[in-house]
Amino acid sequence: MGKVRVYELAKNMGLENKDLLAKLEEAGIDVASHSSSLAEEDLRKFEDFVNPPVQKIEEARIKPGIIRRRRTVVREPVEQTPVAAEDTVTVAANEKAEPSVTAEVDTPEPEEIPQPEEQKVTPPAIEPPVVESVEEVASPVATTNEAQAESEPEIKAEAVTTSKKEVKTEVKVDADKPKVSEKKVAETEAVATDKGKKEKPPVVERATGDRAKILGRVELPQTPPHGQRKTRNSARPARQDARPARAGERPGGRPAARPGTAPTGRTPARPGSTPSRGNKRVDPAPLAPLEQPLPEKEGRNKKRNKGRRGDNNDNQDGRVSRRGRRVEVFEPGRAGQKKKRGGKNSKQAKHTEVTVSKAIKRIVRISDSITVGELAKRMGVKANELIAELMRQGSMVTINHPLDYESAAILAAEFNHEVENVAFDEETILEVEPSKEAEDNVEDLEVRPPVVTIMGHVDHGKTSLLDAIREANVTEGEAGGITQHIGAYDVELDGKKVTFLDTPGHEAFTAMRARGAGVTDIVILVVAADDGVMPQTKEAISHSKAAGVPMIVAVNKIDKPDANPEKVKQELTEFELVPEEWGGDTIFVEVSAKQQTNLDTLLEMILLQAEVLELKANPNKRAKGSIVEARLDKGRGPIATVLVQDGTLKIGDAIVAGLHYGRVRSMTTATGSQVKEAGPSFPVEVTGLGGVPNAGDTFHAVENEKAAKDVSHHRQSKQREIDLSRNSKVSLDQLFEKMQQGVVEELSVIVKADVQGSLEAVRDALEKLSTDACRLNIIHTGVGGISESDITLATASNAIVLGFNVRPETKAKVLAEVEKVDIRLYSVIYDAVNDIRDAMEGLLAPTLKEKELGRVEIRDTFHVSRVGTIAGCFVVEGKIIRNAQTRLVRDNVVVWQGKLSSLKRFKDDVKEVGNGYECGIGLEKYNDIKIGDVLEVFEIEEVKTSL
Ligand SMILES: Nc1nc2c(ncn2[C@@H]2O[C@H](COP(=O)(O)OP(=O)(O)OP(=O)(O)O)[C@@H](O)[C@H]2O)c(=O)[nH]1
Repeated sequence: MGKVRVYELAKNMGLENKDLLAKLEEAGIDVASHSSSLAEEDLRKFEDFVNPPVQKIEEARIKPGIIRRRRTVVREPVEQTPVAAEDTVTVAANEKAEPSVTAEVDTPEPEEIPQPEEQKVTPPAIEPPVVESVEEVASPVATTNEAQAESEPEIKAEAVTTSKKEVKTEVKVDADKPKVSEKKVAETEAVATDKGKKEKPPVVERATGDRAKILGRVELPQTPPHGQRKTRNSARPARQDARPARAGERPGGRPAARPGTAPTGRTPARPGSTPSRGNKRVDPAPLAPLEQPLPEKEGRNKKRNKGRRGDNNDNQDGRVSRRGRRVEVFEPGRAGQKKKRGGKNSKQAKHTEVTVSKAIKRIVRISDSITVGELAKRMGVKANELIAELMRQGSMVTINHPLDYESAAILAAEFNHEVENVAFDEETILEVEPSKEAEDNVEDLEVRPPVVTIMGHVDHGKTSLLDAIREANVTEGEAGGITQHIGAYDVELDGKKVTFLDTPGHEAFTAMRARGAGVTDIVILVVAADDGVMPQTKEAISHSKAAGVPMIVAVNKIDKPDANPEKVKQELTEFELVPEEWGGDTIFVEVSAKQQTNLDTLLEMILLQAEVLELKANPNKRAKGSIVEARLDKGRGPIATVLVQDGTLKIGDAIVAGLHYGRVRSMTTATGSQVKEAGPSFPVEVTGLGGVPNAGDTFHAVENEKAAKDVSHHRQSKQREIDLSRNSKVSLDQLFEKMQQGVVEELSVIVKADVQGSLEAVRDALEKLSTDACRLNIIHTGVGGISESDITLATASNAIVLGFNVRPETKAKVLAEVEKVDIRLYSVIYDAVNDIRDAMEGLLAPTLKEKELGRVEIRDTFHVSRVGTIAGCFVVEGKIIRNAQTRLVRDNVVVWQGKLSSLKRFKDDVKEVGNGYECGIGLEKYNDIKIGDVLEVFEIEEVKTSL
């Protein structure tokens, strides 16, 4: 509030300046002249001096251009009788009221000019008398203010509706009525004075200096009663009464004093006004009971008041709200809780409307899985309830925890809901579900040609044998005489067909198997009679066994003078491949690819084996099969060699192959001829796919292109998920955890060692570890470094690879990282056995992980007397560090491990040498260094095992 000058006050009071100066002097207020300012204190003092209530009313003033709130200046509470709640219009103080309510009138309205006037209202300690009617009272409260005031629940007493410039309201005070706010009393007094009626409320205590603030005297405009208004007011109760009073506001729109509180002299925000300049908004309080109609104007603050009205309407007393023109009875004890309770109850009211949704609405459709939060939302229950239920069932989950279909169904059932899985049903579209498979009648099935894969060691004659069988010389056309890609060919013998897959080795076979394509029916194991069983022969055996495919052994090159088929047979018995003539069940055929000896016998044996296998398929349905190989042709687009395994593929068929789909545009056989159909076990080259699938992917002909597209898109999205969480391979770290989950019941192991003796020892030790909980299955052992083929086998068989004094080839290492194959390298068998035992018991110790620092190739060696052998080296990867651990590897086998004795660049000793530089290296106490050896530089890190 600003200061008021004497002349302003005099003007407002209708006094001459000199008269006012005299009065001021009389009141003990020292002022120099009429232009002197009166401080708040002075005004208050002067007010006390002047005092009459009527004068107080007049003290409210209106400045031109400024809209002021009308506030009662009554400062003393009137002695009142307690509230009679029923049938009276009661104005009560806010229970939460502060000790002293001082309303500041100068709170600016958003749209209006700020009002500097400030009035102080002393709270009544007791209830004011009832205001029954209102006489004309000039009120500074503008309509807008009233509307605003209405919005404030703190206000209990009625404010007066006025125009911006002048306000007239009739107030009648009925002394018989026990209650009325002191404001109203003050108003009444004022009105009485103005109108000369001198009708006073029963008791009105004067405001005191410390309980009310007089901001200045206002000469109330002596506007004659407005006819209309008067008429209206006389016709019905005054608006002051009509509107529920707000807490902290007295009748006439002034803030009500708060009960039981002492004045503080502080000037809090005026209830009903926007807080400004640090004024605090008074807490909402219940509405005072009124039996009056609502004020007609709700004006400009409508928007802002919206929410609060809502609160008021939630009146829990069952009394009529302002809006509803219902009586509200203030109950002090409930004042502070009213709003809150109203809100709560309103919620409760919603809850009580228990409606049982239709059965159709109680079905939650999910796609394979759903999060707890989403399920709760769809069922219309709180997520907490679901979480609580899950906890009760023993699962500690969060709101984002995904639930699979079964879990969601069980949970939903608890809440009287059903869950329907509407996941994309690929199997239905592809018609591959077992029930449909079973639909094939026996009479529909026809014998199909066997699909044969030839495997064996390098140069043992695989391609030559196939060529000889096909009577075509593919070998000559191949670069360097080595098979470059997988091809599929079919040959005929006595009207019976055999389909051959020409693979460059078992890697492709296993790679296809790893993708789920169990294409091969029979494996021809080619072993050169002059060479015997070689490492890749063993690998081929392991791969075939892992796939469960029967083998026919073709002992090749028997035309060679040093051929020794018996030796081959003997060697193969070690791998449980025992010839029939020796009491076994393996078919052995001695052949010569070069001289085409015994090829028919081999084919006969293949057909015989096929008969035993009873290979049949139904050609009269949509085709499905596998991709043997695929490539992108610049002119023809993606080309895939497909092997039909069931049904018949036709030109124009919509197909989905792996992640891609398309329509069959053309089909070409191995001999280059175009065909319109391809039946079971028939390999053809297909064009028309939208992308290049992977070898080993399955393909399906579907009803139409849209279905193919849907499946393709679905697979692509799934593939993305898989790529994101590619961690499904078993590892020793997770073994125990997976055993606990029942995911792993068998640990497949591939063992590679530097010498045969180690392999035997490892095999024996590991077999002893086999338990009921986890069976150890050694699927392959071999001497030498860990090859790519070992990794593909591990991938297909979900195995781990153990290496003893051997290293993985670079390609194998990369592949293992991609395929997440766990490779464990040891130099002591005991350590490996311990690790596996600990892993099975869930006690795996921290893993000592090797961090590779660099690789160095040894390109020359020098002998230096009294020093030993010095290696002339080239750093091909990373760097070599003088003090790092070093391993000397020869043909992927570790031959030495230790530290460097010297590291030099030219003649200088250096600490490290980086990639692409030459250096001289001496190994500590080791001289057997050879050109072509590799030095691996590494350090050991301890990685905590996570179970
Ligand atoms: N004497 C003799 N030589 C053969 C016979 N079969 C193959 N060879 C020769 O052995 C060499 C290797 O034959 P391939 O058919 O290329 O052997 P592969 O196993 O297919 O070799 P990769 O494609 O490198 O895996 C060739 O020089 C053939 O001529 C045979 O029955 N007798």
